[in-house]
This record gives sequence, structure tokens and C-alpha cells, in this order.
Amino acid sequence: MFKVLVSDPISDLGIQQLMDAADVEVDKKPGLSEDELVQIIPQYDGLLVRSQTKVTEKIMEAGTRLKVIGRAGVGVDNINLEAATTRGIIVINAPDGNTITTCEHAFAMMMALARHIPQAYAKTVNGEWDRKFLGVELRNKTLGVLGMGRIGSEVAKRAKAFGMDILGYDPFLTEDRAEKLGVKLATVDDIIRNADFITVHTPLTPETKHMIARPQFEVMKKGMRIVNCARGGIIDEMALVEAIDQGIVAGAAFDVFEKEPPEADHPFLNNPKIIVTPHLGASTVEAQENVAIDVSEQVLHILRNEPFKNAVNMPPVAASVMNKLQPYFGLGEKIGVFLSQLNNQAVKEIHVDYAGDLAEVDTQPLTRYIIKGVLSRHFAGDVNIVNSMHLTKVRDINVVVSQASATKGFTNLISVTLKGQDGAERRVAGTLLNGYGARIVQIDKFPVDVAPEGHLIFISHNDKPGIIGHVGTLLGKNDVNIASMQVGRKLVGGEAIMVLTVDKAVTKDVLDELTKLPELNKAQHIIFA
Ligand SMILES: NC(=O)c1ccc[n+]([C@@H]2O[C@H](COP(=O)([O-])OP(=O)(O)OC[C@H]3O[C@@H](n4cnc5c(N)ncnc54)[C@H](O)[C@@H]3O)[C@@H](O)[C@H]2O)c1
Ligand SMILES: O=C(O)CC[C@@H](O)C(=O)O
Repeated sequence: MFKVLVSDPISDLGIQQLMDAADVEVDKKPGLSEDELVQIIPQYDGLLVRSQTKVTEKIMEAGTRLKVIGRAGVGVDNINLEAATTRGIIVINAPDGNTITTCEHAFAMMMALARHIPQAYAKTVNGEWDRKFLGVELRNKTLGVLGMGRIGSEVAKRAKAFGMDILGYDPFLTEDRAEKLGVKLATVDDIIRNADFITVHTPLTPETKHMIARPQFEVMKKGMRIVNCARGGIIDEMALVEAIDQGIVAGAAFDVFEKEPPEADHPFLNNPKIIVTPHLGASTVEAQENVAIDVSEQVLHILRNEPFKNAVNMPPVAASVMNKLQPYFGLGEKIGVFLSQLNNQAVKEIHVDYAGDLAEVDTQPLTRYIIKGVLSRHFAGDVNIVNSMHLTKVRDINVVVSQASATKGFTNLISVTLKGQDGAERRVAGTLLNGYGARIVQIDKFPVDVAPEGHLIFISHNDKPGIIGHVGTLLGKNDVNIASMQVGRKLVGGEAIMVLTVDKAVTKDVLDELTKLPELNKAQHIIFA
């Protein structure tokens, strides 16, 4: 039974799928402190949060069973990703579920700003009939959108319908896409100097922190208005207050703050030209259901070891590519497991070569399975596809991936070579054979045909008459039943290998006895657990 802790208020309807799952027990405990979380987290396999819970290294350190942290929303700045990756904890988010809701909030903030709606409301309900509030139209105004991702693009579409001219900047915005969205591709400087309204929709990163600060306010169009429904810190709060005081900025609308919640004396909270909401961008019934449904579904997949999407601490891969790669994951990992047992020296480089059907696909996820296989028997702690690449960096292991079309007659081929620090190499290649599943087809320089399952004995010997008989007799004497046997050699009488599939594990004593046979150089037990 998997246990999942929901530590923030998350839509019940959204997590229904998790609560209904027969193999999952869900505990809802919103509002716990870090210390309280540290106390209870060891019993959980999954943690579901919104933005209130700060998932710190200390919590992950205590969460020895944690496999997945699900963020019901987009931003994962409340989760220590580095700590999660190091521990192999998969972090997933729900990037699409609140896009429209947040876009609508940003748009509502822009309209409220243009027409002083919160200020007028406050006066009216206080008994004051103040008709001096004079707004501006959106029509024919220039809107600058910084960050044309999911939310920024939706804002631009709506602004178009309002008759605004839109300048968009995003390092990933192409001319084509800008044209499709009816947006003029601009530089940050164009936007700063020409926009009547600016709205920011980037993540908070070292590059975007204070991307609008004093130098930018100094060159802005007098009377412009600015909206931040993305992340506190993208706009320098103190510089904004100064720009309002100097009459450069006519008004600002903020849903997010550098520190949340802001202190009671935060200068935004008593400034009549700044309207604020308490990080409500994603707060609609629809968005909260959507993100909770998305994230619950992925958490279930991860707990059940099924393919999943939206991992934040792994590179994104298109679903079509994932479907193509998925059948190879088991083979890739087994090649790695095989090599990790064959190899007996410090690894400097892992070279993965993909051929045939795999030559033109983005094979990054598959490489992670191979590396996981190579490392998992040697590293303390959980090695998985989230932390496997990270672990190679920590251990200074170079990973080289190549793709080639030469398949040596196979429709697909994965060849993995471990290079040791003395330059020695071990190689295992495998393929997926239609109707037969995973097969190992090469070990070092020897062609073989072995199913990577259960227990194998790998023997290197000199190709001399009688050796197969000696091995069979010795194993029989020790009650080890041979299910199949493969012999590989390059030259008659030269170096050779033997791979035996046996029904059970072989003891070290049996291996030692095998090694003492004439012409036998080495015998190893290989296990695919
Ligand atoms: N207020 C809320 O409740 C709320 C809700 C949802 C999302 N958000 C926040 O809104 C922001 C946007 O979310 P999204 O879903 O559209 O994300 P997204 O990833 O789809 O888009 C972000 C875009 O920002 C662009 N970008 C990155 N650095 C940039 C830079 N230096 N200059 C210009 N553009 C840059 C990226 O290329 C990307 O296209 C995020 O910060 C997210 O956390 C807030
Ligand atoms: O959970 C929330 O309400 C905040 C959501 C928002 O900031 C996000 O990044 O998705």
C-alpha cells in the first residue's frame, strides 16, 4: 500500500482518483510546520503540495520512502529541486491546468487597474460617492508581454480582442509564432520604452529577477501601468514604488510578492495606485480541479512504476517519443545491470550507441535507464532515472551518446561500453527482437544470443575441446541446473566466452571451483533482479 500526504489545501474532486485507488492511502494534513512534516514524512511514498508547503532538504532527508513530490500548479520554487534530484525523488507539476485561470486573473487585474475598480469599490462601500476616478481604455494601447509561454500567449490573445497592439518578448518566441498570435516580436528595451501596459509572465530565475528595476523604470513611458501575476521579484518592488512616486508609473497590479505574505508595512499595501491580490492567480474552481487531477494521475503512475509526464527534474520528452522508447527501457536497464557486474574497475566513461530504429529519436530517457542499470549495484541509496545522470556528474563519469544507422543486421541496437581508468573496455549490446523480447547480442567482442533474465554464469575461457563438458559436470555435481548455454569465440582455439542460464543463484564456492578448471579463466554470476 502506498501512502500519500497532501500537505496543502488541494481540491477534493481533483484528488478523488488518488483517494479511490485501492493501492493508495491518502492523508490530508494541511498547514503543518517544517518540523511537523519532518516527523511524519518517513511513512509516505508521495507528497502533494500547492505553494504553501516549503519542501526543504530537511523534509526530503527525513522522507526516506519519498518517490514523488507532486506540485498542484506550475511554479516549483517552493520545492528544493537540487535536493530532490540528488535523492532521486521525482518532482512533477501540473503546468497546463491553471493557464487560462491565471491569464484571466492577469487580464482582470489589468482592467481593474485601467478603471480603478478596487479603489472605487472601497470608497463606494464606505459611503463615499466619488465619481472623480478617471480611467483609460485598453483599445489602441500598447501592451508589452514579457514571457510569451502558456500564460503570456493567452493574455496576448485576449488583448488582441480588446484592440490592443501587442509587443512580445520571450527568448523562445519565433517570428512565425508571434505572427500567429498577432504579436510584434520586440526586445525587452522596445517594450520598456513603448508600452502603455506591461505584464510579466516569466518564471523567477537569476535572469528574470529584477528584470524591471530602476534603470528600466527611468526610461518608461510616463503614465504606463504594470502587472505582475507571475512571481514576486521579477519587478523590483522598491523601484516600482519610487517610479510611482515620480509619476512615471500610473498604477500597478500585483498578485505576487517577493516575500509572501508581505509584511503588514509593505509599501504596496497602503499605496492607492497599487492594487493587490494574495496570490490568487490560480484560484478558480476549474483550475484547482484541473491541477489536482493532473498531478494525482501522474503521482499514481509514478508510484506504480508506470510511464509518467511533467517531471520537472528530468528533461521533457514528447509523448510520441516516450511511447516509442518505452519498450526499450527494460532492455537498456538490463544492459547496464549486466555491464555493472562484468566490470570490475572504476568507470571513467559510459559510451552509449543507439542504432537502427533508435538512431533518430531523442533517447535521453532511455540513456537514464541504462545509466541507472550501470550504477545501481554500486551506489548506496536509491539510484533511479531522476538522479542517475546527476550521479555520473558527481562521480566524474563522462557519458557519451552516439547515434548511428549501422545495425549489424538488427532493426534496433543498443551498445554500451564502459571505459575504465586504465583504458580497458567492457561492452554489451542488446536488441529487442520482435516476438522474442530483449536479447543480449554481443558481450565484449563476442556475438551471443542471451535473454537477460534470472541467473547467468558468464565464463571466459580458452576454446579447447572438453571444456563445455567439464563445466556441465561440475555444475551438475553442485545441483545447478543449466537451462541454456551460449558459446562465443572469434578464432578457433582462441579466447572464448560461455554464457549459461541457470535456474538458481550459484555460490562463490562453485564459481571458485569453476575457475580452477583447466583452460577456464574466469567465472562470474550475473543476476537480473
Ligand atoms: N499567480 C499565480 O497564481 C500563478 C499561476 C500560474 C503560474 N504562475 C506563474 O506565471 C509564470 C508563467 O507561467 P507559464 O505557465 O506561462 O510558464 P511557461 O513556462 O509556459 O512560460 C514562461 C515563459 O517565460 C519565458 N522566459 C524565461 N526567461 C525569460 C526572460 N528572461 N525574458 C522573457 N521571457 C522569459 C520562457 O521562455 C517561457 O516561454 C510562472 O512564473 C508561473 O510560476 C503564477
Ligand atoms: O497553488 C497556487 O495557488 C499558486 C499557483 C501558481 O503560483 C503556480 O505557479 O501554479
